[in-house]
Amino acid sequence: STGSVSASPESYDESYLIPVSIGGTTFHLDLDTGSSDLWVFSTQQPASQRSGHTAYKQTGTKKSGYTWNISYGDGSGAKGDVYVDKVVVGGVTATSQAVEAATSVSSSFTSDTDNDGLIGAAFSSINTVSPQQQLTFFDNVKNSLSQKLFAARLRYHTAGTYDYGYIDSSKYSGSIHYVPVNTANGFWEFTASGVSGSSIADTGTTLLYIPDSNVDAYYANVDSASYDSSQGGYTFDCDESLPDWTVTIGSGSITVPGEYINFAPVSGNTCFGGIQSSDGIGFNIFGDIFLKATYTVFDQTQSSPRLGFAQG
Ligand SMILES: O[C@H]1CN[C@@H](c2nc(-c3ccc(C(F)(F)F)cc3)no2)C1
Repeated sequence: STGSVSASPESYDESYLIPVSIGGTTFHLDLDTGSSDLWVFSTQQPASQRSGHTAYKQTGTKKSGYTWNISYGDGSGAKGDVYVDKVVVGGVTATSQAVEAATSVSSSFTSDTDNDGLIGAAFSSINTVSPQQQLTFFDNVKNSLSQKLFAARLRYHTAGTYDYGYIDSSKYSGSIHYVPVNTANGFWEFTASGVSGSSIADTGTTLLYIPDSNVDAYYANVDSASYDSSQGGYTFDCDESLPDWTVTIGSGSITVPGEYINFAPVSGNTCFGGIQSSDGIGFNIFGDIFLKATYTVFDQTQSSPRLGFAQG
């Protein structure tokens, strides 16, 4: 089988949401290649905590005694219990998917009323369900796909797609360049040339986080840029045109247009940069600012997983 689903950006491309059918109800979920839980708002939460969200009203079978509890890089989090239900994404069906229903979520999830939860697409080794870890949607369907892969084509300020089971050559230029993936930490982890340390491909992270030295070198070419500790990153005049940023990954290179690196206004005519420091995180994060310049293939067709990057 194959399938494709739209990925619609929230404002400023903060995150990209996909429609997912769970037990016949459609939820708008953040597909996150940096985590491995599929969780949704549910009627088990206080009404005030789920106002404005689509909430799961148990349609599947409860997995008695199973719980989950997840925290994200920004300090947000959620927890709850577990059901098994039918999940459909872009026409691809998992008949018995672990659906993690929230009993509580942090305030930033409550206030993001476009977002009804997450669908994780990292490796199942970091799924948080206890006492028995559960499989991601991709792990549940990959054997039914024409090819064991999915591909992300996120776009700047407009809807993109996630393709399942096939590569759409109309969505990129040039060729796809593949690099090996280290799965030891459960992420789509790879090495990029000229960027020290390990990097992860993370559709659930908004910005591009690279080492200080690379960040300082980039903004040295932006006259109005400075590090603003009150904003927690580099900011600049919203009217200043920004240089492109190019990186070599394996035998290919990807260029992020300067326009994409103006993330959003933070106050008046001051804008926050899409490239920020990864120092203190533990690895570099190639998030949406980078991914929206690419067609990225999350590939398990070979004996060991690999990532493919092409210019979008
Ligand atoms: O943990 C890493 C795994 N991938 C990154 C990720 N972060 C979120 C997230 C989504 C929505 C929210 C909220 F709505 F604002 F609460 C918060 C965090 N989703 O993936 C970071």
